[in-house]
Amino acid sequence: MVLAAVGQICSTASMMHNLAQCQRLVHRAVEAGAKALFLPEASDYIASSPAESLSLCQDVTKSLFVRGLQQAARENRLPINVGIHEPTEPPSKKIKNTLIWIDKEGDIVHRYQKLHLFDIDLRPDGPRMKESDSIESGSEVTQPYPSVLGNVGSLICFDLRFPEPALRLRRLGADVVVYPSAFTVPTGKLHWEILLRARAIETQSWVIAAAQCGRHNEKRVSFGDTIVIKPTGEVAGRLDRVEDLNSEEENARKPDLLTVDIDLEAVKDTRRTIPLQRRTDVYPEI
Ligand SMILES: O=C(O)CNC(=O)[C@H](CS)NC(=O)CCC(=O)C(=O)O
Repeated sequence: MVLAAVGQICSTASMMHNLAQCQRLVHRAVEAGAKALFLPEASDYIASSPAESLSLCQDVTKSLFVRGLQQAARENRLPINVGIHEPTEPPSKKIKNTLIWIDKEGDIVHRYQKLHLFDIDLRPDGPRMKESDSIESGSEVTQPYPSVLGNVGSLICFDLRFPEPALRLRRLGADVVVYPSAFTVPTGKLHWEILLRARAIETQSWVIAAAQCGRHNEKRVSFGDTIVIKPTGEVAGRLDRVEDLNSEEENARKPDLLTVDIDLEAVKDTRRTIPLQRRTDVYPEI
């Protein structure tokens, strides 16, 4: 059993504010005895326009947010999984939505670039968003990497709606699938828990979903409900939904931390008790 810490924050356009929230969570994770910390999508910043997002985006060697977290990881010997933005190579009008793994030495040793972009129109009851206006999508499912918690497979937020990459990660050896997110409130109510539990049940893996929660700016609010799901599909732990907060709390943007014991025996037991023998003679293997 290894204790994982999962952070819930409310990022704004101030990278220093966001770094301070994440540093507080690093210290709480260390105090709790956690061996890794998982932070949401876009922890570095959430901007109010594509132009602002582009203007805030920096290479990891220059980003004070990323460098601050690398230092926190090194000083506390705590690996950190965190969603950020990075420039394209060569730099362009678009940026990348990525997930990095900072090891306990403070080095970035893995990186995943979000595959599916969130282009939706929920008006009049919800937002319209066109992530593809400002984000370049990735082009590969990355190999799960070994960690203190087992093999970690990386996906981000809207990727959650697609079973294929999760199944692919399972076949590539994942024990844990992560979905750092910034879900909208209406789609969070409808789909968040159900999709996360479905992905855990289908892959018979742990699912760790660190979520943004609260009001980021005048245009955007995120759903919250950071969750960890067991390979059986049961909820192992969760944090507040934005609708559970009063508006003062929503605006106070207090970071919160969930800790859960990750047990790789649960992966083995689930896969042994309910073996999923695929009929790849009938449909293609993913
Ligand atoms: O904008 C940033 O900087 C960070 N990126 C996000 O917040 C992304 C794209 S707008 N959000 C989602 O994918 C929400 C998915 C969702 O809510 C659903 O699938 O229902």
